[in-house]
Amino acid sequence: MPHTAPIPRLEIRNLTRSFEGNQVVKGVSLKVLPGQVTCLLGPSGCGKSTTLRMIAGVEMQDSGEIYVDGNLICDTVFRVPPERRSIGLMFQDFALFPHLSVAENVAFGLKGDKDSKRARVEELLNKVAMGRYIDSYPHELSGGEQQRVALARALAPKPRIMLMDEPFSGLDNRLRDDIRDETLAVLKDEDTAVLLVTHEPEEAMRMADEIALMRDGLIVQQGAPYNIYNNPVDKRAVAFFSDINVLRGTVKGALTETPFGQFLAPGVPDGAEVDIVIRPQHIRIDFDRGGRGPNPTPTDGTPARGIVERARFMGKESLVEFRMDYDGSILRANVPGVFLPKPGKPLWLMLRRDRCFVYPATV
Ligand SMILES: Nc1ncnc2c1ncn2[C@@H]1O[C@H](COP(=O)(O)OP(=O)(O)OP(=O)(O)O)[C@@H](O)[C@H]1O
Repeated sequence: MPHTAPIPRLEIRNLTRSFEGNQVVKGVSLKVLPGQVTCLLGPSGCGKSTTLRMIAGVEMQDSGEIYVDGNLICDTVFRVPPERRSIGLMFQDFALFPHLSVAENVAFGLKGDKDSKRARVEELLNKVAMGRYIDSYPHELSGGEQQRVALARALAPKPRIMLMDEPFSGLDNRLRDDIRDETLAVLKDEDTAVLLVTHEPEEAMRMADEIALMRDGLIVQQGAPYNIYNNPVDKRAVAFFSDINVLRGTVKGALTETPFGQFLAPGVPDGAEVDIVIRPQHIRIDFDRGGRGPNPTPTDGTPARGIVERARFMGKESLVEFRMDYDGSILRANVPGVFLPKPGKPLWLMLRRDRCFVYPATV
């Protein structure tokens, strides 16, 4: 039997869009599979919302195509209107109608007879744990409750796809985590494919089956959160998810020498510079033994000495800054729990070699 890939619930091919001669979406292609949550993740202004608005049909692309379940819904000559795309929308500022009750808000986009509409409204309000507010009005609800009703309203017509643009950013932290998790459960239960726009890596890691990392109008990397985090495409992709330390080295014979030992730089020509990038949580710390450090190991390489500049307790972890003996530069290490060495104390640092990334040097 030949293996056939599932038809994507949503597919966009080479979407572009310019505003006043400035191209903000530069050829974005993406697939969202049935039952999946895909996050379009990137810094402010990289073109995420514009991409979402083109899929919703409220913005027209300059070129490229959009497909739902394999059927073309929009290219530059053909265009299904937004209300017939089977796409639900949930935006941060997508307010409920203030003069309508919760039930009327959720029923707003529904077709059919009164009884079937009421049944669907009740089903959804129960799913989002808002059943007992069915006759309330939006101003009687908290922000989180309003968000739940907005989700029920967006899901009422059973959209094939849900587009969400920073839908949780108006909520405070603790509430946001709960609402995110509940929302995800309801969306999975309704079998709605989701494309969620966010600039927050934690939100994407928490919500996504698949992350599409966007930058300057292009998707630079796409994959499962684990892969994006552990095999970032470049230095900026590492830095988008966490603080980073960078060591620069020059390549000779596909190797670069650093104070922490040699690193492989396959395919990089002699004389070229590379950046060795490591996250603060992947630095190991060891004690000074009368001016000497621990022995080198294959997993952690060679130790290098640094002097504690400052140490701060951050809650789950401690952040320690070192001024390195070898060139006076600063390296930052995260240590789980409480570790607050005094400024001026010499300690030895090692880099977990399996967690170091080597990239051609960039500014
Ligand atoms: N209607 C418009 N007219 C002119 N410029 C626009 C328009 N819509 C968006 N832009 C510009 O396009 C660029 C991308 O905007 P977009 O909202 O898509 O980015 P984003 O990644 O969603 O950022 P944010 O998270 O800040 O909304 C920005 O520079 C923005 O100013």
